[in-house]
Amino acid sequence: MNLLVLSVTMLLTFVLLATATWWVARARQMQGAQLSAQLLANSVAPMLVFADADAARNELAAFSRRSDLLLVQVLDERGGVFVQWRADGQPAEGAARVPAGLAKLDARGAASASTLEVWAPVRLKGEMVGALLLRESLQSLHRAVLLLTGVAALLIAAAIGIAARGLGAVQRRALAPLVELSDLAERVAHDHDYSRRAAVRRSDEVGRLTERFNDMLRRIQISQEDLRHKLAQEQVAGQQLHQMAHHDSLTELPNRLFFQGELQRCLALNDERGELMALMFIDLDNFKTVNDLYGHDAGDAVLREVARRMADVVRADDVLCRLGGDEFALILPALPDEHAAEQLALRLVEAVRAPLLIDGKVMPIGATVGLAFSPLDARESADLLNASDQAMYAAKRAGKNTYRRAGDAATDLH
Ligand SMILES: Nc1nc2c(ncn2[C@@H]2O[C@H](COP(=O)(O)OP(=O)(O)OP(=O)(O)O)[C@@H](O)[C@H]2O)c(=O)[nH]1
Repeated sequence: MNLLVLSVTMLLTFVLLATATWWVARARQMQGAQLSAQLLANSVAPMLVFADADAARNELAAFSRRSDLLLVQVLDERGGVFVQWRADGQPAEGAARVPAGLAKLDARGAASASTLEVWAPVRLKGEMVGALLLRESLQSLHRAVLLLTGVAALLIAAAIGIAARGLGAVQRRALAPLVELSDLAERVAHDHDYSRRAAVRRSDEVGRLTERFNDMLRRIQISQEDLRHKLAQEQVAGQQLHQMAHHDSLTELPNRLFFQGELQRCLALNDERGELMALMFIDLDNFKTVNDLYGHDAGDAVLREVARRMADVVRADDVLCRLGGDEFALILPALPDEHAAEQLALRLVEAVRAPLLIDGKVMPIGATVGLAFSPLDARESADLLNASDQAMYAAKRAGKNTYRRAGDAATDLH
């Protein structure tokens, strides 16, 4: 942009300069021609009066050494050609018309595109005795002006070229740090790596801008790391909360809250796949007696051991939970048949019934299991839980340490 303005300015200056040069040079040539014409007119005046044509011709011949001269005519009082001189190759001419009012004037001239003409009165003792016409070519002047403007044009072109190179270098130098900053901003926006920094090479405004940019990156980096750290902490806290909310710390088993969600999830999946699943409601027998006879700590130890034994018996995909107190639940997804669940119920009862010693004393503990199937007994979680709970109570009534199926006849292990 700057270069364009500079070029246009220089071009305008050049045009103005060329025009002025041409105009001044032409005016000077006109002045010279007028002066020469008047001097020549004064010289030939006596020759004209005394009709000494030879002397006048000699005077003209001497004068004709002046360059650019095309024609000199000396006219007598009546306007006829007294003598004339023409440059070689110029066509012969008759007498030119003397301009009116010449007697009262000094030499005067007019210019066309390629020639200039000057009329001078020929006077002797103040009396006009004739007129002199002088015609000069402007070709030399044109050539000189052309040469001058050509040289000027070359100089201007060279100046523009040098300015362009200089400006380019200055712009490159001025813009380099900004281009570097822009590249860095793009890279940071692309890979979100806020640890990048721009090199500060200058102490001017651009250098300060680079420092501020680096400050900004530093601050974003710090807040990003802060945010990442807080997020990680929150994630850990969230996981801990989730674990606490869904976990029974005494037995290390999932708790009632987890059980509720898991039962619904398993039921939905089972429904979708059209498979058989079962829910066991397990309630320990005589647990209150353990607490009463051997204390709460012994009761806790019993709960932990019972949980461990049951976890050993169940399949890998089964979900064993502690619902609270001495109540447990076992979700059995994707069962091959009902018999497999009944076998597992028997194994659970057996596992809990096996002698359990705390501080060398056998705990009088057992387990009663209520078994309900989905979709046979219920499809909804609440209904299935209720069915297994009812079955468990039926088993309790039947004498404990056994299991019952929802709606089935009692199956007594004893
Ligand atoms: N040690 C201990 N005891 C608990 C805990 N939670 C509940 N209990 C006690 O467990 C007992 C459960 O009582 P019940 O199930 O009614 O008694 P039970 O002797 O098992 O009765 P049956 O089921 O009919 O055999 C109560 O005494 C509760 O106080 C616990 O976390 N630790």
